[in-house]
Amino acid sequence: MNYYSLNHKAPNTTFKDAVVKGLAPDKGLYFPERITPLPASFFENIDDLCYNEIAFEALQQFVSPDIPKDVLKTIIEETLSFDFPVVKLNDTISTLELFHGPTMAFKDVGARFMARCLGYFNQNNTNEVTVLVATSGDTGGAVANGFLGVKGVNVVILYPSGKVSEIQEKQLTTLGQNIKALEVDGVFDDCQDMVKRAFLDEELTSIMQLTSANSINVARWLPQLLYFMFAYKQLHKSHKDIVFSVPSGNFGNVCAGMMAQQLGLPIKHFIASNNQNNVVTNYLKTEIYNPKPSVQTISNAMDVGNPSNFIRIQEIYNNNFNNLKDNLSSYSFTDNETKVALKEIYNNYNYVADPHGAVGYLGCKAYLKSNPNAHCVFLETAHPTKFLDVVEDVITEKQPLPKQIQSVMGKEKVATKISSYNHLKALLLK
Ligand SMILES: Cc1ncc(COP(=O)(O)O)c(C=O)c1O
Ligand SMILES: N[C@@H](CCOP(=O)(O)O)C(=O)O
Repeated sequence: MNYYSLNHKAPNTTFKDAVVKGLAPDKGLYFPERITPLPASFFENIDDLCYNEIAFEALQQFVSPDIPKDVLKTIIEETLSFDFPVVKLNDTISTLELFHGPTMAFKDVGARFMARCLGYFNQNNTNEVTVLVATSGDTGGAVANGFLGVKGVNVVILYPSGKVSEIQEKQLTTLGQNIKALEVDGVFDDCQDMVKRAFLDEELTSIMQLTSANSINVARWLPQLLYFMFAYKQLHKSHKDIVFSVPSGNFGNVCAGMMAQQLGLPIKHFIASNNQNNVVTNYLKTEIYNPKPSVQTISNAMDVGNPSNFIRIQEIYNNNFNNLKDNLSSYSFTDNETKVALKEIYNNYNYVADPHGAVGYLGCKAYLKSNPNAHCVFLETAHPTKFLDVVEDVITEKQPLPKQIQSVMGKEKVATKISSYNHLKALLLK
């Protein structure tokens, strides 16, 4: 599969090149040249396929011929080594738990998949690759874990100082080896802007190979489409009109769901559930796209003021506003509403959600008011104990810590504070 830049000012390129570059030379996000729907029989017989087989069929076209079939099978097997269960709350609402991986966030799948692709491309290469990542909380930990010890790859993670949870910070600052954490005096969008600026800085790119492990990288982004297929496999017998409510920040995940839909997955509708960082909610109301500096919320991983992937979403729906509105609704909720939802989910269903999942739950409730026959699945994108202060405070119950969280608790944070792009550049050049 070849990929083109959504800025249309760079040559089309291969999967390998798109992964190694991260962003196109014209600063555009890469997008596949073609999306060939899977045969109807794939969806009719999905019960006979295991997750690895589903993943192989769904991803093959996007990575071929750069990743041979047998290598893809191994990458998938190593990536999907945990479960993706759907938990039913009531007749109209379920949740898809995406937090059973090593860092207990949905980013684990994309990070592990991309690390293995890059490892494969790099196996005979003596040149090192530097992976730059901006994180509002979870990408950093997942990428640190996924890329730890990968030969020929150095990872540099930028995170906004004081704006990630204590456990998220431990996950991204304590691993050492080939992982370096930079604590940025700013918000997530400042981190993301610095990363994008580095890609365009010829002084840097002439002497080092830079790539991104944010969802702008196709190898980090595309495997996320599998979640929607795994949920469908679990629900399609009991429910017809399946709708996904996706807690959204950089909009990579909901956009991956739309790719699954393009492959033929029968999804009735998407809901982008937002906190107060609501540029897309406002766009769907006004048709005016107005990125804003992000504001801090209790669902911190969604504190994104200028979502990178919105341009891919517009591409999927041919830049047609009405087409987009037919497929996507968006609602935005306050921290107070999120806390009330956390309590409601706990009291009514004896289920402990995390603040991001709670925003997704609120999106389901809002949508179901006018679409009572749908079955709405909200994505539980991170484990509740990653946000211990908020969750224990709201449900007034102590939570047992899973082993993945316990393993980072006592470790010492190592991070370098930076306050400007020049500072980042100086560190990269060192
Ligand atoms: C826990 C959690 N929920 C939701 C999101 C938002 O996902 P996306 O950026 O793909 O919209 C993120 C970060 O990306 C996250 O870490
Ligand atoms: N919410 C993310 C922000 C970056 O998103 P990505 O999917 O583009 O990596 C985070 O937790 O860091």
